[in-house]
Amino acid sequence: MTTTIIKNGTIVTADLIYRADVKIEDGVIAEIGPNLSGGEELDATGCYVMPGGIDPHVHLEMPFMGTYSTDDFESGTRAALSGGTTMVVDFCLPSPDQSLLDALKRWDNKSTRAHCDYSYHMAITWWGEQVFNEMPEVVNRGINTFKHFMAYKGALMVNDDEMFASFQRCKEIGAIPLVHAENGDVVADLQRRLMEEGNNGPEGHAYSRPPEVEGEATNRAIMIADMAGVPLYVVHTSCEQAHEAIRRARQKGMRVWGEPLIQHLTLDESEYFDKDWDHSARRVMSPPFRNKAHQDSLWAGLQAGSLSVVATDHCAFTTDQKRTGVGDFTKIPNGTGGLEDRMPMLWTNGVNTGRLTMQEFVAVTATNIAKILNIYPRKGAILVGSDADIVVWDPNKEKTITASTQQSAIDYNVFEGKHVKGLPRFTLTRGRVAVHDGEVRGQEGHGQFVERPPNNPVNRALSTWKELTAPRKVERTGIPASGV
Ligand SMILES: NC(=O)NCCC(=O)O
Ligand SMILES: [Zn+2]
Ligand SMILES: [Zn+2]
Repeated sequence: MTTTIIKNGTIVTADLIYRADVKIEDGVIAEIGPNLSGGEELDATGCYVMPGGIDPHVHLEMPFMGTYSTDDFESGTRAALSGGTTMVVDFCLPSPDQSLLDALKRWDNKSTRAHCDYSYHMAITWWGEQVFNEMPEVVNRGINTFKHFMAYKGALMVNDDEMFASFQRCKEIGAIPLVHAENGDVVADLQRRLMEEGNNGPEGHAYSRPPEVEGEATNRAIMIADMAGVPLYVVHTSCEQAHEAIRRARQKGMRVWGEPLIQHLTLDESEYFDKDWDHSARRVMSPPFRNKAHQDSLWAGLQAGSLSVVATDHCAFTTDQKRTGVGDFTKIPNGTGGLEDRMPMLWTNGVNTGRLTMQEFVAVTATNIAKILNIYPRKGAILVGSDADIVVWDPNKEKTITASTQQSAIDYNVFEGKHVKGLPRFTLTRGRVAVHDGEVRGQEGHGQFVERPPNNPVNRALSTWKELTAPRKVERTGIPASGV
């Protein structure tokens, strides 16, 4: 049995801050208390001992726009650990007409190299009887979330009737639908017009995806989910219009969660007006970066609780891959990196500025998503019996982010030159020390698939309420004769 003790630290969870040591036995937290001893010691003096981050939105080796995203499960999860993230959730993407279970086999082959634990969301990229029939088996295999792209017309996009059918199926099997909320028809038309006008640079990408495109789709998805009687998770909420739709719905008692990305919180649309084509193209992602007013809205949402989770949508393409879109912005592979930088950037721009408390930081980087994914308190907690996915966070450790020292396999970093204060001293993945005093000591294949059971408490509560308030036939006596 391997025993590790994290000594002299201050534990920070989503609801408590207190001083205690943490004893880990065989990858699980075995004891929490003062003056623990009897194992390899990690000195956490001056540090915060927090649940390792969970990034619920990554695309590792994603087949997309004629290429594959460059960070795979090896480099991607190594980057995650380096930045204090101990679990990632990727998206399994069936090709058109492909069986969901066949697609799952492909993803299982790719993920064998992971350094940290992982799971998948299943994407609904087409609709038919086979998909309908296979969805319960996907849930049996430990996947309780299904992703729907309302954008990428002609590729991943699904229409409203397909989405409504899939959402109803999710309700039946206790799963949660996710949406990429942008109006794909409007985007496609705006893209065509911009290209016709000769507006073919990376800034055209931002012009073709205004906030209204996202706000409309977010509201539509929320209403469709509510009519299907199922909770909804909206990925990469980037603007006030989408946030407003989520906020309004939550105030009305609808069950919806919003997920801003660290990129949208800290980088803005001026990146697309840089004179250097490469600089702008490297930052092309959907939805695009927005202006400061939208950023303020996202930060306020995290504070108010109307937005729940900070993710990255890590989908890293090299400069060469981005250059496929020279002369036609619609061909620039959409996606940016961020896995290694999410936690330090959020701490620096959130906790160090007073926009977030430390407990809120833990909530939005780990605990809230663990609850949504129905894996709490195995993940996202510092409790006896939880997996020892832990980050020992040194609030005084500083660095300037640069591609030259990053774990990611691409040749640039969208946060290049940003100074961060607050970094991992140690990162533990199920008890294994993967970052030691800042040095990354990965172990390929250590990561395991995390099964996520269906019917989380919110699904169950919503189903009860919908059943209680369902339309009911009025039983009448004395029905008058038909007038016909
Ligand atoms: N976000 C992005 O631009 N690329 C990854 C795929 C997606 O999440 O839409
Ligand atoms: Zn997306
Ligand atoms: Zn994504």
